[in-house]
Amino acid sequence: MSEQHQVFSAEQQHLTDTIAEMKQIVAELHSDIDVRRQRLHKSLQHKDEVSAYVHNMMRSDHSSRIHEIEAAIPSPYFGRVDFREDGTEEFVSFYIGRCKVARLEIQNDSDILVFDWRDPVATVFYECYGGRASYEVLGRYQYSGDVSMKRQYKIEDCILKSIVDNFVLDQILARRQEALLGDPMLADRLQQGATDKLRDIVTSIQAEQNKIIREPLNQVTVIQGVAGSGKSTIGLHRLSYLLYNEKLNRHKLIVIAPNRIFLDYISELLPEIDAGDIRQMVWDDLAAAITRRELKLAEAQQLELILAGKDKAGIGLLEDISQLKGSLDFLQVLYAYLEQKVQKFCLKLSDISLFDGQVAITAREQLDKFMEDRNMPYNERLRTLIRYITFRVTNHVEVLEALQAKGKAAAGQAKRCRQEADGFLKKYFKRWGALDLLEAYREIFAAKAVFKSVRDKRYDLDAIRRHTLAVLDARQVEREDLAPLAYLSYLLDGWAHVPRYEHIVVDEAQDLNALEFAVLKKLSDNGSFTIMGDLSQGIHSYRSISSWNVLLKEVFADARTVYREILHSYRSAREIVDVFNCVMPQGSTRAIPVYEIGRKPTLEKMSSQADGICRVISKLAVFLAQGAKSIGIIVKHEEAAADLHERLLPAAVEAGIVQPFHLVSGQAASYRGGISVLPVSLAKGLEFDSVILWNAAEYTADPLNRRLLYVALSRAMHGLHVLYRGTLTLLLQRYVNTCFATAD
Ligand SMILES: Nc1ncnc2c1ncn2[C@@H]1O[C@H](COP(=O)(O)OP(=O)(O)OP(=O)(O)O)[C@@H](O)[C@H]1O
Repeated sequence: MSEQHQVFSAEQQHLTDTIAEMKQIVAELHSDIDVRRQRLHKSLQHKDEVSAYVHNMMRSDHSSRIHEIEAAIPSPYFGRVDFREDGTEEFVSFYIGRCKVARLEIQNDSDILVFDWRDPVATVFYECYGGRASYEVLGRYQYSGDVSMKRQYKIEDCILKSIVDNFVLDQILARRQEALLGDPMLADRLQQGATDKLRDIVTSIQAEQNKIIREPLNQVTVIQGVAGSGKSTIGLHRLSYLLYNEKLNRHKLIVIAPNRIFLDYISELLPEIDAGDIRQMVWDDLAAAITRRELKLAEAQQLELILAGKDKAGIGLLEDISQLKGSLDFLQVLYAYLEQKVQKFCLKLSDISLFDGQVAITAREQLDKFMEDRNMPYNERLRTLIRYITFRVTNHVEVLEALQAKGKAAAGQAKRCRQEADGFLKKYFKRWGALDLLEAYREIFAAKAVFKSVRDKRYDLDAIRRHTLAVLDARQVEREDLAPLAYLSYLLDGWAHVPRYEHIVVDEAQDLNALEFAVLKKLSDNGSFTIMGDLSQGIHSYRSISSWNVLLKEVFADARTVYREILHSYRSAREIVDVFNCVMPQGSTRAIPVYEIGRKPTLEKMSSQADGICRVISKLAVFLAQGAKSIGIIVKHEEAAADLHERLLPAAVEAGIVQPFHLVSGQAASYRGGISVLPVSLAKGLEFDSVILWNAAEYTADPLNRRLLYVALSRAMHGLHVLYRGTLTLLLQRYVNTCFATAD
C-alpha cells in the first residue's frame, strides 16, 4: 500500500475528475429539480395529473440521488476492476462504490462513473478466479470475460490514501486460503479490531460471501458457517442487495434474531447499507405479536439445569418437553385436538325446523357448511355457520315483514315469526362459544387422547402433560410453548392481523426448532428465506434443530432450497482459530483462518478466586495497553458472571482501570462495548478485540460443554487469555504446548 505507487498520481487525478463530475451532476440535478418544479406547477394548473405525477416523482428521485452522491463524494469508490468481455477487444475499467454515480443521461456504461456494490457487474470485482470472471443480469444474461486487474483504494475526505493492486492474471493462486491471506485490504480491515456494533464489509466482501449475498430471492437459502465466517454480516448485506435489485417493499422484510442484545449489536449496520427501517424482532416477541397475548414467560432453567447435571430425571423431562413441543410431530397433536373439537361440535348440531317447517336446515347441511373449507380457522368456521343460520332465519322473517307491509301476508304473522326466530337464535347458539387460545392449549394437555400420534415415541407423555398443566395453571408459559401457541392461534383464529413477508432473514438459526420454523414459514408470502447458523454453536441443542436436513427435507420440503457452507473465519486471527478448532464438536469441519497476528493466546492457572481476579485485572491492563477497545470476560454461568462483575469492580478501581465494566445480563437490551462481563449464552453473536475466559476447568468434555467453550473462545478477534482453577478442561489439555504461549 505504497504512496509511491507508480500510477498513484494518475489515480489521484481520476479521483479529482470523478469528484468534480459528481459535483457537476449534483448541480445538474438541482437545476432539473427547478425545471420539474415549474412543470409540476403548470401541470397542476392544466389539471394534467399524469404529468404532475411524473414531475413530482422525478423531483423526489433527484433529491435522493443528490443526497446519495453528496454522501459519497468524500470516498466515491473503493475498487476498480478491468474487464474485457469475451468477443470484445478492449478492457473496460469499472469503479465500484457504495452507491451508483451516473450522468443524467445514460447512453452506455461509460456514463456510469461508479457502479453500486450491489450492481451485477460488481461481481467481477468480488469474484475473479485466475483472471476470469462472469456476472449475470436479471438472472438470465450471462457475461464472461478476462480480468486484467483488480485494484482496491483507501479514500478519505476526497484524498487517495493508498492503492492495493491484485493483478489476478499474474496471481493464479492454487489454494483459496492463500488467496485470502493475500488480500492486504482484508487483513488491514480485520486487524482494525472490534467495535460495539457490527460493521459493513462492502469494500472487502469475499467471493464465497458474494455468492450467498446474490442468491436468487425465491428460495430458502441455508448457510452453515463456522464461527466468525460473516454469517450475520452477509445475511444483512443480502437484505440490502435484495432491496436494491428486487425492489422489495422494505416493510415486507424482517430479521429474526436470538436476543435483544444481538439486535442492538446489528442495529447500526442496516442503515449503513441502505437497509434501515427493516423490522427486526426476537422470536419471543414475534410469537407474542402473533398470539396477541401478553404471555408471561416462565424463567428458562433448562440450560443451567442441564449444565449442573445433577437432576438427571428432571433434565430428561425438560429435554423431552423441548423435543416434543419443538417437533413437527406436535402439529399432529394440535390437529388431533382440533379434530376432537370438530367431532364434539358436530354432536351439538340438530335439525332446525322453524315457522311450521318453512325454514328447515338439517344437521347434515350445517355439518357440510361447517366442513366446507377445512383450511378456514376453527372459530371463523363457527362464525360463518352462525352467520349462515342467522341469515336463513332472519331473512325469512324480513321477507314476511315486507310482504305484510304490502298486505300480502296475514296480520300478526310476521310478529309471531320474529318472536319464534329470536327465541331460537338465543337458544341454539348457547353452547357454541369460540375456542379461547389459552384455554384450548390447556385442554390439549388435559386430554390424553390427542397425544395418540406420538404415543409410541419415547416420551413420558403423562409427565409432560403434568408439567405443562402446572406451568399453565401458574398463568405462565415456557419458551417451548410459544411456537405451538402461535400455530394453534393460526388454526383457531387465523392470522389476518399478522403481516406477511417477502423475505425473512433468520440469524443464529441453530437455536430455533422445527415447529418455530413451521410458524415462520406461514409468515412468508413466497417461501423466501435466508437462514444462517452454525450447528457447532447450538448451545440450546436440547430444544433446537440438530441438523439442517430438518429444514431442507422436512419443514421446507416443498420449497426450492439451497445449502451453502462457509469455512473461513474472518473474525479471529489464526492463533485463536487454532485454539477453537481444537474444541470444535466432533464431526464438524474445522475453520480456516484468513489472517494472523503473530501472538499466541495465553493460559494461566489461578490458585483461588481472589488470585483469579488479580490475574484478570493484570491481563486487562495488558490488553488495554495493546489497544483493545472491547474486552469480553466470559463466564460459563449467568449468576457467576454477575458475581464476578461485582468483585471485579473494586479491584479495577484499585488498579486504576478507568474504563467502565458492563454486566451483560439476560434482561439487557443493549450492548455498549468496552469491558463486558457476560455469560457464554449471551456472548453468542458478539465479538471482542480480546477475550478473557474465566475458569476453563468448568467445561467438561460432553457435547454441550464443547459447544459452549467453542462459542466462548471464538468471540475473540486478536487477544485470548484462558484462566482455569484446578484441572484444565480435558478439551484443551492436549493443546497447551502447541496453541498457547505462557502468560505475560
Ligand atoms: N469479507 C469481510 N471483510 C471484512 N470483515 C469481515 C468479512 N467477513 C466477515 N468479516 C468480519 O468478521 C466478523 C465476524 O462476522 P459475523 O459476526 O457476521 O460472523 P458470524 O459468522 O455471524 O459469527 P458467529 O456465528 O461466530 O457469531 C465481523 O467483525 C465481520 O465484520
